[in-house]
Amino acid sequence: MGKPQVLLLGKIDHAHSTWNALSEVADLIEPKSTNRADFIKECQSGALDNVLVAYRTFGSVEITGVWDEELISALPKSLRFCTHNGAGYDQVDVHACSARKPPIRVSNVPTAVDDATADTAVFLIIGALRGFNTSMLAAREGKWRGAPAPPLGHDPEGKVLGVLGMGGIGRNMKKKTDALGMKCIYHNRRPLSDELSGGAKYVSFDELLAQSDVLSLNLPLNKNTHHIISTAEFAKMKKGVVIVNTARGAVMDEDALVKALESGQVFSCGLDVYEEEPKIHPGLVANPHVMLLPHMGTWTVETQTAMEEWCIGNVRAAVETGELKSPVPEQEGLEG
Ligand SMILES: NC(=O)c1ccc[n+]([C@@H]2O[C@H](COP(=O)([O-])OP(=O)(O)OC[C@H]3O[C@@H](n4cnc5c(N)ncnc54)[C@H](O)[C@@H]3O)[C@@H](O)[C@H]2O)c1
Repeated sequence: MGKPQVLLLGKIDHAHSTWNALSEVADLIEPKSTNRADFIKECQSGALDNVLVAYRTFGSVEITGVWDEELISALPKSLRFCTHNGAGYDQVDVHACSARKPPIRVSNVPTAVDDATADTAVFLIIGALRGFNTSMLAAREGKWRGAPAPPLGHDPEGKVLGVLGMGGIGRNMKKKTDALGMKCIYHNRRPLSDELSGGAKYVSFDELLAQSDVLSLNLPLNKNTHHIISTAEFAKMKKGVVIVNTARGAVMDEDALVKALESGQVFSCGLDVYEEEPKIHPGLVANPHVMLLPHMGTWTVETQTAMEEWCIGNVRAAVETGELKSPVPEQEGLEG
């Protein structure tokens, strides 16, 4: 029997030698298609019938579209593993991957993303609290701080940071904001051990909304978390709260956020992610006080390299052992 095939969906930008070394154990191939309709036809033609593992990037959605039921049912039966190069895997319908016969096992890249994404969140927390965006814009226009000067901002010291989703990134951010003198509380589906929580206090969802001076969203996007923050939740928050989102745009209702900013219920926000990327809600773009980054969370040489290395590690483990190194939690105990 020949070597199994590994299909590259997207690009390797950094870890070239680790990727090339996979050719010892697998044939590395790429699709001919450049759009979803052609990719589905390519799958149906039998051209990819020996593929065991697909390595996919966030950007490969341009080639295949999202991994929904339609795509998953068109994929070759030989395909048993999807190694996703990212922490968030909302582009992949894991339920449909599990339900397919035989199932497709999915892995993501946790941990390697933590520092860079938490750094981004800390930047957004400080920028939104201090209102730095207005004066940064004015300085570039030759208007110094602007006229009138922007309102005074707020110090992070002593403020309550509420983390919704205390996973790898949330916990990393907690450590970093300790140094700023913030007090961390969090809500998760379950409380963490004392060691993992690092002294952050577990509170209910409603307590988190009511007590946070800065609310940071750090939970995955899925059908349970879509618009978990919307009009009713903003109404339960302290007046003048700051919202930071480095998770996924659609965990928050952007229309409701814009209204809460306009009413002053929300003082400011710092966002890295949006509901309809690359589109940004016009109500946010028009607001000079808010901090907006175009999904830059892991945009560093070190982190992008580490993510590729990790994801390739999943490919190698799948080929050599039939197991993934970091399977997604939804597939724990999956048979078949
Ligand atoms: N901006 C970026 O570039 C960037 C980079 C990396 C990750 N992300 C996003 O950040 C998210 C978090 O990443 P992570 O590595 O910390 O993930 P993680 O899996 O380590 O942590 C997520 C946490 O959210 C909790 N959670 C899940 N559903 C919840 C719910 N309904 N209520 C409360 N808590 C819930 C989980 O229990 C877990 O503790 C990812 O899913 C991804 O979408 C964005």
